[in-house]
Amino acid sequence: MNAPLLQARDLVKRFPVRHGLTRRLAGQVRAVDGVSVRVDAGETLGLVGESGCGKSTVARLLTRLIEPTSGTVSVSGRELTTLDGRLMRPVRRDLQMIFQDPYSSLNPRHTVRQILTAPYRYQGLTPDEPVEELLERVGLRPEHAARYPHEFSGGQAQRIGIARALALRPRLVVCDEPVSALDVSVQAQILNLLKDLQQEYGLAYVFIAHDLGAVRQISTRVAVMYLGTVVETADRDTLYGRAAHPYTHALLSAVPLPDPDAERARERIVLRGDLPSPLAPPSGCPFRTRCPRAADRCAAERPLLRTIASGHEVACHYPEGRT
Ligand SMILES: Nc1ncnc2c1ncn2[C@@H]1O[C@H](COP(=O)(O)OP(=O)(O)OP(=O)(O)O)[C@@H](O)[C@H]1O
Repeated sequence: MNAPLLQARDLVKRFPVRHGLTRRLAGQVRAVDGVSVRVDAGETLGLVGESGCGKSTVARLLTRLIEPTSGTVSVSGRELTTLDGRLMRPVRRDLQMIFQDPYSSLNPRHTVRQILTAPYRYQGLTPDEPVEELLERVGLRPEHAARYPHEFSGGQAQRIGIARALALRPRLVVCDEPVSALDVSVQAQILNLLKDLQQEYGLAYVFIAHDLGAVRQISTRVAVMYLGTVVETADRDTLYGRAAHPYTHALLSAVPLPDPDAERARERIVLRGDLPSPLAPPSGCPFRTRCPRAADRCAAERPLLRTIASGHEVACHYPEGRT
């Protein structure tokens, strides 16, 4: 079998937390606490979880914007930590990122032309496609090349972010909540654009979102994160039809249903309490303090991700539908 396009194993990222004038080390935030994910060529892995669970940190680790505390990332079977700067360059071309806030991720003093040619300059390459063509591919007009980011709406600015990510013809684009900051009407347009570009270029995506609604339309597989760990992963239909982790059930119960009667009749699972601090996560299962099914074992023993059906993994001692 071919190596997956991207494979992350046991990624851990801790950030030191310092206090006071002396910058005394007060502890460590376990932002990512042992995440393993695989992405195959041409597919979309949805990565979902509430704010603060470590999604953006995973995105930055996968694209090597930050270094992991431990763990590995391989692209087409080549482990990135073993590559020196020269060999990293072509890998960087293959891995690009789209950010949540299109304005803050675009240099306000640069024209769109400068923004879209910057990736080539970093790589020491000359553009192989005119900026005007790249703009047309993302639904903008050639004359937009001379304008500055503030002259665009949020949706248009995100199209520029997408064009920049595509300029070097990557194989994988990590999209970190690319539609969360946009109006609902614009969100669907951007999702459709991402889907069209995926077809056209044979791209793979890691698509990050905080709810399961947006991810459903675009993902082939979904991984659900909670407090720095992946608690469930399955292909899309299995996840939406036969979720096994109580946290996934809670997230699913918050996705609005298109049928108003079904929407009124369905039961919403309201999780008690807040997300625990990643400075001091609970013992055992990280979800147990909010879990309706928690038992003594859950405080004593951390459940590891295990396969319960082909392609369906869950980290829970008492998964739904199996007790
Ligand atoms: N540079 C940093 N220094 C210290 N703590 C950090 C740093 N970056 C992230 N964290 C902490 O790590 C945890 C995970 O953050 P992260 O941004 O990855 O979560 P997220 O799921 O993407 O949240 P959001 O959806 O709000 O962006 C949070 O508790 C956050 O405060």
